[in-house]
Amino acid sequence: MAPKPQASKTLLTFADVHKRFVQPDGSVNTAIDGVSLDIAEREFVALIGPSGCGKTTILRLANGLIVPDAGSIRIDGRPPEPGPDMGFVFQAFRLIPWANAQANIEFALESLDLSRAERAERARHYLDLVGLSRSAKAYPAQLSGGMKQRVALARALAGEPRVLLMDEPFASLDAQTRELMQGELLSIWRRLTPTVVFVTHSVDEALVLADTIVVMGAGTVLETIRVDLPRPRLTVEMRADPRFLEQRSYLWNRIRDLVLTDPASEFFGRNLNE
Ligand SMILES: Nc1ncnc2c1ncn2[C@@H]1O[C@H](COP(=O)(O)OP(=O)(O)OP(=O)(O)O)[C@@H](O)[C@H]1O
Repeated sequence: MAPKPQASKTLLTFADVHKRFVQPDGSVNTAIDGVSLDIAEREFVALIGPSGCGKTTILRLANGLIVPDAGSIRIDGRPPEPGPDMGFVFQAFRLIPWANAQANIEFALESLDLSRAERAERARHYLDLVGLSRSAKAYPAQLSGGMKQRVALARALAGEPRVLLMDEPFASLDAQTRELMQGELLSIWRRLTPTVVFVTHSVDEALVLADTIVVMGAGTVLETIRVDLPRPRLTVEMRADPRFLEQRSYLWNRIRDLVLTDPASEFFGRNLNE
């Protein structure tokens, strides 16, 4: 695999970060065990790895929801704090059920120094950006899964964050909607240029979206892979491109081996070729 080239200015840094959790039975679980990462401004990074390897914990550390036990995390040289500079998009949409799409976004902007009219205008703008201006008055229960996820994306973007943290945001969507959302996200990323850290279990998703794929295992970074495939990548031709197929098969095998050799995995020790 090609080494990661010198990127532009580093925005988000993890330096030898450790994070442990005490479980209800008193045992200690090391979720993050010495992670160092440098993420450049405007870079699109995908985190991939077996279940429980620490991907979500990395996102929660990155936006300051939790703090490391050791090591340091810096965004532009300062410790992270939850706030509008950080957009967070979850797999579960987490919309307020009794508020319509417009109001869901406006609520998220309340901590900003904006007038009511400016909040409303901003919410309209971002709903429009994700193609939902006609659904501004719809309540979450009246929206499809893809539409709800777009409201959640608009809500995260409306704070105009420098860093967009996304935790398997498209995992619950059907294949077509997922691909449309991937295209939507890439076009927004090109226009607004946030730094994106995107957790996924899908090798294909990581390859079509990311500049860099970070492979994690058991709370550590195992490998950082530069994706040098040309963009746009959401094309039929790309899926047949030998370079795409080579990286796909490399990553697929890497992650399958991690799952089969992880004693904590349900699939530990299985021979999938039988
Ligand atoms: N609040 C918590 N309390 C106790 N243990 C936790 C907590 N949060 C995470 N963990 C543990 O830390 C480890 C890493 O969890 P994390 O959610 O970061 O993994 P993940 O790679 O995102 O998993 P998945 O792919 O299944 O979402 C797991 O063993 C998990 O049980």
